[in-house]
Parts: sequence; structure tokens; C-alpha cells
Amino acid sequence: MSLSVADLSFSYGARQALDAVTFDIAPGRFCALLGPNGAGKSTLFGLLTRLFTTAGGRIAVAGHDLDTAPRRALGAMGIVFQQTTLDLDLTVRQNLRYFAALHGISGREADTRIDAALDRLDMRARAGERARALNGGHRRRAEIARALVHRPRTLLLDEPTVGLDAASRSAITDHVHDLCGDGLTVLWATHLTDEVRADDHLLILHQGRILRDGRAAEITAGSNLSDTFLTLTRVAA
Ligand SMILES: Nc1ncnc2c1ncn2[C@@H]1O[C@H](COP(=O)(O)OP(=O)(O)OP(=O)(O)O)[C@@H](O)[C@H]1O
Repeated sequence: MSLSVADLSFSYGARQALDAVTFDIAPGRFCALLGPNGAGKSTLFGLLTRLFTTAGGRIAVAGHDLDTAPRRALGAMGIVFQQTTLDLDLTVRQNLRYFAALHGISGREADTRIDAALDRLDMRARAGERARALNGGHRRRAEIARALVHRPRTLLLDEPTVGLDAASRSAITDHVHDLCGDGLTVLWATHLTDEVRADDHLLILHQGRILRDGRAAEITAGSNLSDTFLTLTRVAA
């Protein structure tokens, strides 16, 4: 499995944010983690990226246990956080070069990888522009390209379309779906049902618990996802 999470629980003091969360994502799959505000998506991302830790449960990335082999596990992961982390005064290429250097990649090898990552997001023509000059959608694409430079096996994105207009949102959702299939696995957190496709692996998270885990089309069973999601999250509220 590309990403394996078993029996993960987490509390902020008395408030339980995750309750025995368990799922596996197969290599090359796009997995949508769909949950309303407060479902626990960011908490799960915090644990996956080791921003914080919890005593119980287990996380493995590309077979590497996050507790016992954190460098390998984190090295197999690309991460795009909700808030932008580009240096707005640097060009797109400089931002990616800086990130590559942090991973010990420099010189011609870095440039080759950066060009390939920018091509995957259709961003090569923007490489020389300062991040500040880009619109929100292109900044996000630059960040996604940056997260691919070290060739991760699994890409995590925490609500990557927040604050974007409809056209940029749809373009980024398409781009990231296109990234899957050649071995890259994606975990995409969202509260927007229109970002999920029928063939996606879908996890519905509500109040810290996984309510559904399967192919989106099977979960909706002919109904539309928005209705299914509202019904599920209303019933369990
Ligand atoms: N630092 C904190 N201290 C206390 N409770 C917190 C803290 N961070 C989150 N919570 C609570 O934990 C639960 C899960 O929050 P989390 O931010 O993980 O959800 P989310 O699905 O990412 O929501 P959103 O879409 O609003 O970001 C919520 O009930 C939230 O109020």
C-alpha cells in the first residue's frame, strides 16, 4: 500500500478529533478525503506529516513506518498545505530550487527535475516569474510542482483549492487527477463534493470517524454525492 493508516486516534485535551481512523490507499490511486468543517482532516494531515504525534495507531508511507523510519516515510511524501508557503519575492524556479536543495538535490539534476515537475502542472512557461506576480491558481500549481521535485510516492494536499475561483479550482482538480496512474498516489482533503470523481477512492470523515471507505460510485450507488454526503453527515451529527 502507498499509504496505510491503522487505528489512529487523537484528542486536543478532552476533545476527540480522530477516533480509530483506519484506511489503506493503493498505489496510483486518487483518494478524496471528504469531510465537513471540523471533521478532523487537518488533524489527520498533522499526524501524517508529523507536525504532531499520538501514542496509538500506525501510519506507513510506501511501506515505511512513520514512527520507526520517519526519514524514509517523510521522504516518500510530498505535501501541499492549506496555506501557501511560497516565497513571494522569489521566482517559481528559485522556489523550487530552494526546496530541491533542502532535499540534497542541486545543479543539473535539480533543473531536470524542476522542469519535469513544472511540465506536469503546465507551469514551465511561468518558471521565471516571481510568485507574487502569479494568480492564486498558478501559485497553487507552482506549490504542487514543488511538492513533486523529490519524486514522492504519495502526495498529500490539504484543501488545496481553498480561496480559488471556479475555473482555477477545476483546473487544479483535473491536473492532480492526471498526476495519478503513473505510480503517484494522492490523498486530497476537501469539503467540496464536486472535486470527487466517480472512480476515485473516497473516504468520508465526520466527527473524527470514517463513515465510508470505497469507490465513490459505489458509495453513492446511483445517487449524487452531494445528497449522499449531506444525508450521512446529518444523520451522524
Ligand atoms: N488546536 C486545537 N485545540 C482544540 N481543538 C481543536 C484544535 N484544532 C482542531 N480542534 C478541533 O478538532 C476537531 C477537528 O478539527 P480539524 O481542524 O482537524 O478539522 P478539519 O476537518 O480540518 O476542519 P476545517 O475544514 O475547518 O479545517 C474540530 O472539532 C476542531 O474544533
